[in-house]
Amino acid sequence: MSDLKIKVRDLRKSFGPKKVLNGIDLDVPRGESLVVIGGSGTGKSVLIKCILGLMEPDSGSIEIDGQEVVGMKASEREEIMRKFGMLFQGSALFDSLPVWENVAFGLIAGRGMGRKAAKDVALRKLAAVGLGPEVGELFPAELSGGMQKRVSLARAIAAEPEIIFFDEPTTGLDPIMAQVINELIVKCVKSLGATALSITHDMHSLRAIADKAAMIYEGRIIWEGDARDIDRTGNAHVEQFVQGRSEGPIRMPVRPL
Ligand SMILES: Nc1ncnc2c1ncn2[C@@H]1O[C@H](COP(=O)(O)OP(=O)(O)OP(=O)(O)O)[C@@H](O)[C@H]1O
Repeated sequence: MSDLKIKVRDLRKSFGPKKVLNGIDLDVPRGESLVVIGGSGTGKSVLIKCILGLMEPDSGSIEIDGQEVVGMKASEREEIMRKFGMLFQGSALFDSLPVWENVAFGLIAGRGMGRKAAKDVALRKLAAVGLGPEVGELFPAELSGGMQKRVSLARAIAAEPEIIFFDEPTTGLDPIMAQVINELIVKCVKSLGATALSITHDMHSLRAIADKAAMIYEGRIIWEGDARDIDRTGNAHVEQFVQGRSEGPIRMPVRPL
């Protein structure tokens, strides 16, 4: 079997005249954690949506475990989707369901697991992210942002997925809670032996969770390599982004004051 869990080649997606993905090539090695960085509106979410099958690319190839998924029938796609867990930006919990049922939702609705068995799994996963069983009975509105992220992480790992997507996992958290979440992500991903693909603007998060990193700019991957080399890429675009400088080759599409 190939050592690539996800292999993307020449992926293209436009909206009208706007070319958002303009020939993306990306390799996510099995069991590793790849973090994609890039400015706002550079197509990170579109890339993830294409891999998840939530959006159809115009052309190009996406292989999961060596299987081409672009153009795949919905029924086959469903099988592939079972390999995925996802932590959404903003947690995306159902307000009307108690925490345990949020965590168990995919097990009950997606896999037909009985409620009691699913609740047992949910409580175990909540414990794995440091939340006691009493939290399982609360509703999302009763939780702080950091606790909501933990619940969201517990939900992402509930079905023990082979691949986990993290969309801006630390957005909106204070730096200490962000680091707690980063450490939990590493722990959960490693204990599952999962492959992880994340998108973030948060360089602390990248340093904490990434084995590999890639930067997307103008619809292409302009640099990829080991995350520990992120400060010495020799690429002016990456350097500007990593250091958060307003001056450099990356120009923000804003009108001058
Ligand atoms: N369904 C859509 N219809 C039209 N344009 C879209 C659609 N989805 C995304 N876009 C456009 O594609 C571009 C990339 O969007 P995307 O959400 O992938 O950016 P991003 O890199 O994830 O940004 P951010 O970091 O701000 O979340 C944006 O210009 C956006 O307006």
